[in-house]
Amino acid sequence: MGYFLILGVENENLINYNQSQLIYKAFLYTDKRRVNKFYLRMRDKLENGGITVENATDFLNIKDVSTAFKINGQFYDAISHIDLQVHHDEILAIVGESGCGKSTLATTIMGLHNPAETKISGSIDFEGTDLLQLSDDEYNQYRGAKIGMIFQDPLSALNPLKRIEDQISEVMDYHSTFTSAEKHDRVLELLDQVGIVNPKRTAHQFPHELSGGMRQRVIIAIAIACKPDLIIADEPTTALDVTIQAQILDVLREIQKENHAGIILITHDLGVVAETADRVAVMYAGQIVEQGTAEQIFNTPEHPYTRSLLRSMPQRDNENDDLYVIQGNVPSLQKMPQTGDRFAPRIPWVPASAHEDNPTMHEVTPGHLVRCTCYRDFQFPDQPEKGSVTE
Ligand SMILES: Nc1ncnc2c1ncn2[C@@H]1O[C@H](COP(=O)(O)OP(=O)(O)OP(=O)(O)O)[C@@H](O)[C@H]1O
Repeated sequence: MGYFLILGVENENLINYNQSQLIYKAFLYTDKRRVNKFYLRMRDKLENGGITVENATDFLNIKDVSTAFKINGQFYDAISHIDLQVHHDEILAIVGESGCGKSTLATTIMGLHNPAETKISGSIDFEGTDLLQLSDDEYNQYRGAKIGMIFQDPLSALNPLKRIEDQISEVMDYHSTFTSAEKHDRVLELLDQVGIVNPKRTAHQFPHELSGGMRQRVIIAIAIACKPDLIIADEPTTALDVTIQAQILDVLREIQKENHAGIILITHDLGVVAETADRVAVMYAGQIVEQGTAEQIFNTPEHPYTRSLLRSMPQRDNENDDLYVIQGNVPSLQKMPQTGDRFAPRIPWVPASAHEDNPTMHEVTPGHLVRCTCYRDFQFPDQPEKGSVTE
């Protein structure tokens, strides 16, 4: 039995057809990866012919995932009941303050937790395979090959004693059967793709001889060496200055287009999100509290947490104003409320009756989901009208 039934197009030479002439045929594939590749081929052809189509498949489907860490002999949830989909060809940003669970979600997808110290439940369907059911050896076939990861600190992610070429080749040694000459060519091609000006010279250098921006480009080259379908970038620009940040974000966008990859971009920086993301999931205290397209999140934010984050962002046109400060802190795992709205203590002026006892997600417009009913009449005490100036 196949996983998926999608509408495909019988004749791939679509340029000669208009939408109404297309002959649709149901394709049943047993392999989700083939379905996705097929879909992308079709979509390119359709769009070249001026036709827009909806994305037919999610290739990463995170369902009801919770991850708990053992602290003093007891398990406490760092992320709770996460539901999230990632599509090919998109950058999904995950935002939230420090301690909200963004990295835990990333490392859960990557299978980087010690089972003795961590309890994970739910499912993470990646191209038809539940990652959470894989053994360590099976996971190793995915990491680096189908799933690439870009970490925050490029210096600690690189081996100081190895030349750049060897570090990029290493991942290919593990996942491919390239000859030495093929590997060398591919290293130069990758360094060029991530915007290194002199790939030959850089390939021969050691990490300490490169600038921070160049090192991060090398990390990206390693992450994409095997053309992964999914790239997880955890705070990839935090350690870099603003100009270099912009260049690295450009590289990520290029790669997403060229490789048809799906990228999960983890950041606490809403500026980075605004510049880069197609969709955004906002996390607070281990839960997703709002998700939608970047336009929905920036133009019509709904959850009080999202609105507070946006209000605390420096605005170019009112740089002299004091920034909004969100009261209180993200609760620690041991102090995480088990019922009620986890953000409620940080908006104490909102009456308890505005919150749900067990907040659920509400779809406010198609694809735009908000947790808890408290968003409906939410106002800042000093800004009685929702949607006013600084938001
Ligand atoms: N291995 C661990 N053992 C115990 N608690 C942990 C562990 N890893 C993370 N935590 C806790 O889980 C919560 C979520 O942490 P996480 O690092 O996922 O948040 P984050 O949003 O990525 O924050 P940051 O932006 O600072 O990295 C925090 O309270 C953190 O202290």
